Amino acid sequence: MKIGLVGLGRMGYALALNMKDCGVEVIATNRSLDKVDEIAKEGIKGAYSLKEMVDAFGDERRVIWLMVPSGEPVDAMIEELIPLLNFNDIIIDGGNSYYKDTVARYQRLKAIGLQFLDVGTSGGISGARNGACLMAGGEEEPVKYIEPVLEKISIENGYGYFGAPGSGHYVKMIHNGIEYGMMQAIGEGFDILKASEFDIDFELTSKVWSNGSIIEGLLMRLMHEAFKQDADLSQIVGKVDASGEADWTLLEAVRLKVSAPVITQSLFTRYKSKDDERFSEKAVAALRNQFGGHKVYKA
Ligand SMILES: O=C(CO)[C@H](O)[C@H](O)COP(=O)(O)O
Repeated sequence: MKIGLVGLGRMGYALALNMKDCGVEVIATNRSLDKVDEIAKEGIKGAYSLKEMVDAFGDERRVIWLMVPSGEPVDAMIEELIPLLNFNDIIIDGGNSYYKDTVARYQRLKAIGLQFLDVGTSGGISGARNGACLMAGGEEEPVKYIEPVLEKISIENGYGYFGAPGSGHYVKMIHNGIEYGMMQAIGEGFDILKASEFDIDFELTSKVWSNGSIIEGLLMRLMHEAFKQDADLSQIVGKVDASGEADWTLLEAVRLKVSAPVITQSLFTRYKSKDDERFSEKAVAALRNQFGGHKVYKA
């Protein structure tokens, strides 16, 4: 099967190489064409425009896999693709799109005779390259059509079809919410170790915890890699971005009236990490000083 892959960022590039290794015929394109040159050197067919990519399918049903940032770039790409595609061709959104946007895109494309699938992709760059974790949603017929590719490029037991359009991105969104909470718990554990009277070696700790403990896993192994590179993370500033998935998870928790304190707190902790002024703490310190004369640290 041929796949037209649009978007050669870190994840898209790795996924293209994975597909090629799995015997999938990939035609790859990217907005900035130097990436197309680069991937062509890896033995993947590069296309210098969407039209060139689509034309490379000949009479075959087109399967176009988008690996572009969520939001406006997905819509822009879809609009450019629509005039180039034939009835029943398939567009896959492999990014972290909001599931409600996915459902709306599915409905719009269905109305004009195109298929739209959502395939949430996890496992980071290494997973995309060597065996991804894939969460698919969409109509059954097009999912079954592309399933041989999904099965090949995913790690063993790391692919699932979850049903209606949007469900793949929904499952990925909740996955990312969980990811926030798990990372926050790991961070807090090391924070307490750091504050303790013991002179704990974090690299050793994360190595030991990565081998046979209840909390072993990919995140702990990555934590170990980070401590190997920088024993006390002195090169890293403690500000953490949040690109949207946990915000949407919280919107769902509120909509469904489900209590999700860990994910909520981990998202707000990230927001707070960006706030140099820590104005709320200033306010709390000022209040304590006002009512109790408690000490205020002066800048
Ligand atoms: O999808 C992912 C992993 O599964 C990405 O790592 C995730 O998008 C990063 O999100 P954020 O910037 O919000 O931490």
